Amino acid sequence: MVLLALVVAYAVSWPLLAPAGWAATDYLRTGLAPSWPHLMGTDTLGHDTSVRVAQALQVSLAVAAGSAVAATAIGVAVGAAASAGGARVDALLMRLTDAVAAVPHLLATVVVVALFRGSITALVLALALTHWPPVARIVRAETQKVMASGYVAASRVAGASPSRLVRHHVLPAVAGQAGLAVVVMLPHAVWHESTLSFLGIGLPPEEASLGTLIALSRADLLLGRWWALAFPAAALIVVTVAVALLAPAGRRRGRGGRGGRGGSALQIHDDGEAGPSPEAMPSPPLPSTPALDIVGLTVSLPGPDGDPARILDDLTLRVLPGRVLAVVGESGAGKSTLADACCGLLPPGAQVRGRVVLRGTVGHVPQSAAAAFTPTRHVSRQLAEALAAAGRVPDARRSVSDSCLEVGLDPALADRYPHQLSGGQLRRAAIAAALATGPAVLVADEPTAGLDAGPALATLRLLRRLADERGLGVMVITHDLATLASADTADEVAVLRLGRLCDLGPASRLLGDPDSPYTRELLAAALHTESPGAFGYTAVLDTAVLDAAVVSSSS
Ligand SMILES: Nc1ncnc2c1ncn2[C@@H]1O[C@H](COP(=O)(O)OP(=O)(O)OP(=O)(O)O)[C@@H](O)[C@H]1O
Repeated sequence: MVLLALVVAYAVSWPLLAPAGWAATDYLRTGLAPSWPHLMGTDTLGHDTSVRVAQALQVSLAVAAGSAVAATAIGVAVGAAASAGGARVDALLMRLTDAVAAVPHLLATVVVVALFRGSITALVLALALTHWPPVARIVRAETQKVMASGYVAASRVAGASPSRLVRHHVLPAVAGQAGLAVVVMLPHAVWHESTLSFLGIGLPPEEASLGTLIALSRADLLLGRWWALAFPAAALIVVTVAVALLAPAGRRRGRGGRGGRGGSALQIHDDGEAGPSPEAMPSPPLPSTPALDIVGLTVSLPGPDGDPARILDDLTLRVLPGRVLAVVGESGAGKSTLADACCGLLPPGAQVRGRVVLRGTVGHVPQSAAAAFTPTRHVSRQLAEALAAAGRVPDARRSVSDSCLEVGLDPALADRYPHQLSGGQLRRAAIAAALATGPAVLVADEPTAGLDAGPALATLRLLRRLADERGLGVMVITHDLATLASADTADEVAVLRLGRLCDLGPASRLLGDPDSPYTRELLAAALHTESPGAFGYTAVLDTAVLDAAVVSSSS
């Protein structure tokens, strides 16, 4: 950075500070070797070389910066359009990108520049039009990665509009990459411009770019005037190194996306299919009316061979307000797919039959609580955004604090980055974010995953309390039957097997003395597991004491 600043300062100030006559033709001082006061000597027309090199640097840097920025702008536009425009637009733009990338840069630039000889604008455009494909590919990949991330999914469920997603998640992530692209392309563009000017098809000699000075030095070399080549060439190397040294800083800035996180809210659809509705706000559901009604839900996802594989098969379930439904089953049974279907988060290509009817909004606590938060911003900021998305911002600071307290998280901890919280604290923060929009239903996907017995029990009991106090309908997805049984917080349990509902009933029966042989087997396997948090251990713990311990340890 310092080196580049020195180069730019020299290029800009030296032509102004040097004696006025040094830039003019003077046949009395032609071809002077480096000496005092002409430290870089003079050229065949008597110009001082140090002034000519400074002027050349101005032109070369301007052309390089212009073409790097223009190429990056084209690349960002094409990459963003490809990832946002659907499969056809994507295919079309990516083929175009491949085609442009396949054309030899120098050849294409030579053709364009030859058509508009001596035009700086044509040179900038020629460089830009041949150098945008790598940027487009990077931006497309980055946009797709950000859009598929957990925190964008959470924001989408919270009702964030597409433009908000672009502003808060995509643009910050792409901005880093775009800045990096400009930095990486700058030295490349400097060399390209110099090459074209050296070949005599870039800038005219009077523009004094580094390329033209090097080209003009050929005649001087025959007369032994080495300085005519040495100083412009040295300037070219120094400016390349100075710009290249910027790249690591740019690369650091380009890493990782930024963005906010909404809580979770989906839609009020009294009539059928689930679909995002940002403005939807919860209306208190009638106790007898299910907050979440799943009717004949069948979901197929593309299998490894591309053919749809049935993941959920004709599932009918309901969650009443103030009730906790636990959905259990082996790994791969389809539990997370069910959670995603309820929250409108099924992946592209999913085929859905049946209905998911929400009478209110839905809050989603994802399986990985860390994935619910963008990693580069404080949790409190993201909670405030989730509250703002729901229009609950009279006093954002206090609302964030209240949200934390409601889930037993010390508000001071929210002023940390997500990675600075423990698993249990982050889970509580994720629940707070999911509650921010005032949902009628909370879908918690494996809320005890990765937690020790104490925090796991405390989390389940927190969900129970929310159901009781808020009248929330809660769907807890878990394969941790032991903790579920010992927590004694579920009203009903649904057992999934290979995407089908194989058992459903009151928790007391299903977790105590189930009729179904499969549920018995599942329960027996869970109770005899030797993993930490197994039933035999957690059953003897006093969960009220654990709750208190976890809340106080989070402070
Ligand atoms: N995006 C996807 N595309 C295709 N198949 C998928 C996709 N996500 C999950 N599946 C498949 O769907 C099935 C159910 O997966 P799901 O994650 O819903 O199970 P789960 O019961 O939640 O498992 P676990 O307890 O291990 O999280 C699995 O066979 C999985 O391979």
